[in-house]
Amino acid sequence: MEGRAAAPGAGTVVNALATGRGAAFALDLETTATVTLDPDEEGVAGAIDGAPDGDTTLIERCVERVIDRYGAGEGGTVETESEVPTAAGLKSSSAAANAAVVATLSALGLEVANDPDADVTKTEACRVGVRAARDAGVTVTGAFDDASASMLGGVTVTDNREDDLLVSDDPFAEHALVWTPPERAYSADADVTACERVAPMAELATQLALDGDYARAMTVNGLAFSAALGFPTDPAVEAMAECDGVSLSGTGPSVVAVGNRDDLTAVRERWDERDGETRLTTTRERGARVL
Ligand SMILES: Nc1ncnc2c1ncn2[C@@H]1O[C@H](COP(=O)(O)OP(=O)(O)OP(=O)(O)O)[C@@H](O)[C@H]1O
Ligand SMILES: O=C(O)C1=C[C@@H](O)[C@@H](O)[C@H](O)C1
Repeated sequence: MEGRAAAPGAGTVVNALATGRGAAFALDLETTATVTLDPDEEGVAGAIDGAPDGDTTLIERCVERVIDRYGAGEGGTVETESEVPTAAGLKSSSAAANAAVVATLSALGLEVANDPDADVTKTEACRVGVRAARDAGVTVTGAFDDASASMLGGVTVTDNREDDLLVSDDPFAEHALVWTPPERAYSADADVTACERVAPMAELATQLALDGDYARAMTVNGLAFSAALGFPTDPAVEAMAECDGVSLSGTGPSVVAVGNRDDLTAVRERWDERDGETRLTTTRERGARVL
């Protein structure tokens, strides 16, 4: 029994660490998971391609949780390959969890679709990965905002306190520019108290997102959370006049801008002078998929 699936990373519209409500949008950077199941095996062994010492707890918990709920006690293996840098604010954990959950469901012969008549709906599959992320301790709120954007594609607004999907919408921009500095920031280590101090600005950004003004929501969010978490605001200031929206993504350190491709190309020349990597990519309408 084998299943393969891919899920995209995402960028932040609103960080949920201040209020529990958040919003995110899918980016065209993917993680792929391959799962093999055997009724005679016990336990699940994980591996991350290119990271022999990487922490595999999250993807193992995803497979175990799917088997507990939909399987018959199978054991097996799960391996990921990823274009999404880990702990960079681009939702590597959500992409890995969704890919592992969908690949396991596929190995069990179950159809996952954004359709109430499917064996498992995408939203329910996403909630399994969020529970696994809480088990693995890689998240503060469960990050249902990031996970739902990765699973469903487009942009989502959620209440992570209830794993409630408030809005699921088409992408609000076609092109995205991503700057990823060399350092890493694990979400589980983020200063939640500092984030809670910018709750009034997070509320404003959430209201803008609920009104469909996702790009301005991003910019308000980015200024507030860069200040709260101690990341520089100058990459956003350098981009603001030319792009539709720009924000610190997740708990950083990446910064993501959306807008017109020519304008983002001009911003890229400035961001290229910084340490780290810049990527000009696109947003994604399609979320997780079976391969
Ligand atoms: N390709 C992968 N395969 C398996 N596990 C992964 C993979 N990528 C990330 N993870 C897990 O997710 C953890 C990183 O989660 P974290 O939330 O800190 O990063 P992120 O999701 O990239 O950041 P953010 O939530 O700010 O966007 C890793 O320590 C690992 O446990
Ligand atoms: O760990 C978490 O709960 C989160 C981490 C970041 O990606 C945030 O952007 C997200 O809203 C919530």
